[in-house]
Formats: sequence, C-alpha cells, structure tokens
Amino acid sequence: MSERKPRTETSTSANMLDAEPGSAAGGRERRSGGGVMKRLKPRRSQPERRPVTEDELRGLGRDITPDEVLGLRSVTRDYLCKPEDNVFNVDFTRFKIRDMETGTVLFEIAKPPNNDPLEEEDVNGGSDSNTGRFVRYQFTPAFLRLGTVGATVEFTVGDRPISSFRMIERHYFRDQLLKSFDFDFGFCIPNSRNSCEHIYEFPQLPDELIRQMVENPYETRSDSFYFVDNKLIMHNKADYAYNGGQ
Ligand SMILES: CCCCCCCCCCCCCC(=O)O
Repeated sequence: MSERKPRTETSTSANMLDAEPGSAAGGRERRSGGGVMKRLKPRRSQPERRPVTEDELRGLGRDITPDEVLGLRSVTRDYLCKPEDNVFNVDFTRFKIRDMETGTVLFEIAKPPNNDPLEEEDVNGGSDSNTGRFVRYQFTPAFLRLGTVGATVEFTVGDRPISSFRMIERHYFRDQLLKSFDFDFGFCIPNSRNSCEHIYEFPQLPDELIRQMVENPYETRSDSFYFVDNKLIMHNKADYAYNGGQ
C-alpha cells in the first residue's frame, strides 16, 4: 500500500508500557524487561495560536517552542532546526503503520542492524546534511478513508535522560491544514530503546478534497517537530501520494 524511503533505523523492543492520554507518560503503565512501549493518543485540544510564519520563527534567533509551531499555517519550505540540534542523540530505528480497525500492517521499515548508510532521497534532492529528514510515502486512495491508524515508532536515546519528549505533526494539502497531531512521549531513560504507537484519528475529509489529493500527488505534506523540554531538537518532513494502485 505504501512506499517509504528509510530515515534511520535498527532493532526492536518487545516490552510494553501502555499509556492513556492525560499525563506526561500517558497514564497507566505496564513494563517488562529493559525497553519501554507506550501507546499514545494525542493531546485532546489545541487552542488557536497566533498565526506565525516560518520566517518569523527562523528570525527569533533562539530555540523554537511547541506553542510557536502550532501557530504555523502552512507547510514549511525548509527545516526549522539543524541536524546537530539533536543533542540527545534520538535515533529512529523502526517505523510501522497499521490500520487500527483491521490490524492490517500498511507499511513497515527498520534500520539494518549493521548501520550501513542507506541511500535516501532528500527533500532538496541529493545527499547532504539533511539526508534522512525527508520521507516520501505512496498510498492508495483507500488510505484517506481510514478511521484510525497506529504509527509505531521505535527509537534509541543517547546517554542523557530526556525529561519530556513531544512530537507535533502537522498535515497539509497545499496550504490547507488538514490536521495537527500532538503526542507526548514523556520521560526517556538514558541509553534506552523505546517504542510508542501514535494513534492518528483521521479527519473526515470531503469527497472533493480527497479527489484533489489523489489527483495531485506529493501536494499533501507534513512537518514533524520533535521537542525536548519544549525546545525543538528535530524537524522531519514527508510528502504523500494517494494514487497508488490506480
Ligand atoms: C490526511 C490527514 C491525516 C493524515 C494522517 C496520516 C498518518 C500517517 C502516519 C505517518 C506519518 C509519518 C510522518 C513521517 O514519516 O514523518
């Protein structure tokens, strides 16, 4: 159903820590062994923020906060932080998307264990310091009619504890914001391998909008912003075609 170029990746953790919305870690916990897995529903509400442009944010000359990216009204042209801002060495090692209603796995990729560099497509074309920050997906039109999708992300962290890890992901068609997702992973143990399943409740999209999204591949885009202690440390981008199988 999809094609995705790898970003980073490695092995897996099978340990579970289920979490519910409403607390930093998400609430109820269940653990076994050394790794951690959380199932994360997004924060419930996102009040309107003052609209802001990426140029304004870039001009601030300081760390960018979650509240600020929530004010963006269109997809960014360029990245809002540098790869070296990831001082916590967060490294994504596995990614899986499944339809929560049927359990069907729609997409899965893992970083090879030997850590060989993989050829990756960059948002600017070619290979540079932004390599690995951009992903291109190809789905069928049926994807847009799904109700709930679970995206499991596995990641390792470096030797510093992370007290609060949060992702805000904003999806657009052209310059229309379709939906903004806001997930709190919470605390990460130093040198741990972690796993979480982000639960995406899909918006109900009008038929005409779906038609345009299908007919205009890669004009649907997203920005994924990752924060530690409310400071932007990673920014990844993706684009989407929904004309697969046609
Ligand atoms: C159509 C609006 C809602 C779309 C929700 C799409 C959920 C797809 C999950 C995959 C997102 C991964 C983003 C990334 O790789 O950075």
